[in-house]
Amino acid sequence: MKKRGFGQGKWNGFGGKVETDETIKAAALRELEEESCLKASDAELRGKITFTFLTIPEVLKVHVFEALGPIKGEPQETEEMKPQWYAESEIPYEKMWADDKYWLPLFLEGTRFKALFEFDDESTLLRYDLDTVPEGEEL
Ligand SMILES: CNc1ncnc2c1ncn2[C@@H]1O[C@H](COP(=O)(O)OP(=O)(O)OP(=O)(O)O)[C@@H](O)[C@H]1O
Repeated sequence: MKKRGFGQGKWNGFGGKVETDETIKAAALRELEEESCLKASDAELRGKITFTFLTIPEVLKVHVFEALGPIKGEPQETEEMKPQWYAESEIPYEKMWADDKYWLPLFLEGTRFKALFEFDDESTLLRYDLDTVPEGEEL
């Protein structure tokens, strides 16, 4: 549960912005640790998503990674996030970003994907494009 800022109140993945002189993967591992206190050994890129909003001039480019083990630590609540486990059959899509129900099931079944989601404001999804990407093909 994101406690502050963009997407506040929604159940969300751990993540955030890449810093100068940092790879995207290093940023994902750093944000995971900062927001959950979990330290993953590595991470594998599984999807790329572009988000646009009519109300925001910037385009958001999001890389979705799977955390690889061994994973050290226990999930802890932090200033930014309140972690919570859900059974796959009980994921609360209605309390998440409107795009998540389209791509998270693919992620969970191990399918790689590329997507574009166009939002009006933060609550209205206008249209989307979603393609699966075969193993071995560049994302
Ligand atoms: C629009 N539809 C969306 N659907 C699903 N997930 C979305 C999302 N939009 C943003 N996200 C995710 O939300 C996290 C915080 O993103 P974002 O606001 O950039 O970062 P955050 O405020 O934490 O940044 P810093 O920690 O300050 O770097 C990050 O995991 C990002 O993947």
